Amino acid sequence: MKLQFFKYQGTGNDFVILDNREGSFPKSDTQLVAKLCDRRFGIGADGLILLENDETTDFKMVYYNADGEEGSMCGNGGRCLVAFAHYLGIVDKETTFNAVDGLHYAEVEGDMVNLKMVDVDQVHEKPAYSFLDTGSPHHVQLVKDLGHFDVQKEGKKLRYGLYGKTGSNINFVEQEDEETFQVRTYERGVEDETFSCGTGVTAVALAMHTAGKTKANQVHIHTLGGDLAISFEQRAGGYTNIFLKGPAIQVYKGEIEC
Ligand SMILES: N[C@H](CCC[C@H](N)C(=O)O)C(=O)O
Repeated sequence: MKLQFFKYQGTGNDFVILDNREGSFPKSDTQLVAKLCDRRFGIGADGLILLENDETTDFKMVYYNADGEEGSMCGNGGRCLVAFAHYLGIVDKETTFNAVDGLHYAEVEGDMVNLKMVDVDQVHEKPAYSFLDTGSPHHVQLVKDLGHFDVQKEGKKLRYGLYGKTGSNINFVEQEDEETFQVRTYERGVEDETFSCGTGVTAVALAMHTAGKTKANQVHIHTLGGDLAISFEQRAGGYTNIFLKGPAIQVYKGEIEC
């Protein structure tokens, strides 16, 4: 079988994207997805995304982690898929699409995609960390000297130790100023540090706001792969109108025999 694929990246979080509007991709072939995402034996990516037809919106997003299992929401992947839909001519400057966590609205402006995330109803605050769901589960923890922090080792420990089999994505944070933070993320399903995580930095912005570390309603985040901006409104117990904005870039397209 020959597969036409596209490679995208959003602040260094990279994805194989396939146009599956005709429905020919073998969706339950976990090994195939894992192989396509493998950096030595395949194309190489943090995840794989299918663009599919949807009955009520412009398109449907189906997201798999690099391990081949279907994941929860992926913010950077969602932004890349919007850029892909724009490239295909399915959407113009604005779109609404369906993903695993529900409806998403997004705007395209050149290389930038501004993606509306699901509302967050609860931020669980513990003395040493916060936990919240921004479409995917996220642990958010402030650390010192993030540049030298062992994200892989500490992330793995928490991902399995604190959250068991289901696990969580683990974000380590250092504050730069009133509205700017640096973030490094250990991603569940990749089981490694990635260069950026969209739902992760969204979780960081909201957790830092809840903890009183920032009063800003727009927070800037530096990741290993680039900069993202998160804007939001607070409402009783949670947050609404949450937007994640940053670049979403097509890297190349190709064909693979599999
Ligand atoms: N990289 C993604 C998160 C993927 C979530 C996935 N690792 C899971 O928990 O299933 C993002 O930009 O939001």
